Amino acid sequence: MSRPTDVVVSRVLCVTPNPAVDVTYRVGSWAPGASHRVRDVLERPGGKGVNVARVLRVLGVPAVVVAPLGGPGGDWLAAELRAGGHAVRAVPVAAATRRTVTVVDDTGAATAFNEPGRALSEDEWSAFVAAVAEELGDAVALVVSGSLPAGAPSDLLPRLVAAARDAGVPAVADTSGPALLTVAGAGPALVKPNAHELAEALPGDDGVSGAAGRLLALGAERVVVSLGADGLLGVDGSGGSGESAVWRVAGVPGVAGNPTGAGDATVAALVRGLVAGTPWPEALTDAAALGAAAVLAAAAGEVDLAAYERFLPTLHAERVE
Ligand SMILES: O=P(O)(O)OC[C@@]1(O)O[C@H](CO)[C@@H](O)[C@@H]1O
Repeated sequence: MSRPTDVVVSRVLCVTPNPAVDVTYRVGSWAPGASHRVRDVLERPGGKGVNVARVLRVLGVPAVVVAPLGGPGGDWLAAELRAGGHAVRAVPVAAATRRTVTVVDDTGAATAFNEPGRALSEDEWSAFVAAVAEELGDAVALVVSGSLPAGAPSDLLPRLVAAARDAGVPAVADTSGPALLTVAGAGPALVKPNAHELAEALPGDDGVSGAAGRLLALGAERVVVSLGADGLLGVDGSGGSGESAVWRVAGVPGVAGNPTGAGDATVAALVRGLVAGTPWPEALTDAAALGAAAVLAAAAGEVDLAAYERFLPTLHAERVE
């Protein structure tokens, strides 16, 4: 199988409207209502777009993180990313950057508590959109990933997708809630919800492929639904006579670890494939292999590259509808 690893690309813009200091607590076991001693604490720059940039860097694809950052956490996040060699366009804001806490126990179960993120002012959002528009001049793709903080303008993501279109740059979005529907309506090249996010945003009894088809009908050109241990589903409009085509890549059997950030690795692979013009079934397979390899890495934004190399030849995309 040909792989998109040798392709030289310019920068991918990894826009993170709601960045976070990701805190991972390792404990033996835990229970609600009890008090626990944390065995060790891991802090990483986080937020989904930040993780996408970190995975792209591991893959050798240049990326720049654009994020509103405030308070000591925001300063730390930018400094940490820069120390790791990442390009960062920080938009200074008054509100302190949020934290997320993931508790990982000895069974490997990961329980996440994501703070909502503090509100930004109207001027701060305008500065954020202007920064993205400016950085688009130098970009080959736009990725917008993660939740939006409370009070974010409802047209924020459509504005970013429209700015990307004006710059001739494909847009990929990974978000949840009502923002998933509004961003799909803006016509991005690809959206990547997970199955839970999809069911929450588009409840119904037409299954994962049916709900993904509704995101296509809203305007997304392609939809990839990550299914955790069960792999992923890719849907586009190439089925002929206006019908959608549904592809499935099964999960890698027996992969256990920390799934936080696996979806971000999947997005990183998909955007790399999009930029490189990788055929859709191969791009889906690549994304499933990298997502599974992320589960074996200690923290979100990291991947086990040796596992990725092992997994890739074992997977294939199958047309199921
Ligand atoms: O609250 P959101 O924006 O939906 O997700 C945030 C987050 O949980 O997602 C990443 C894993 O995908 C973590 O690094 C990060 O903090």
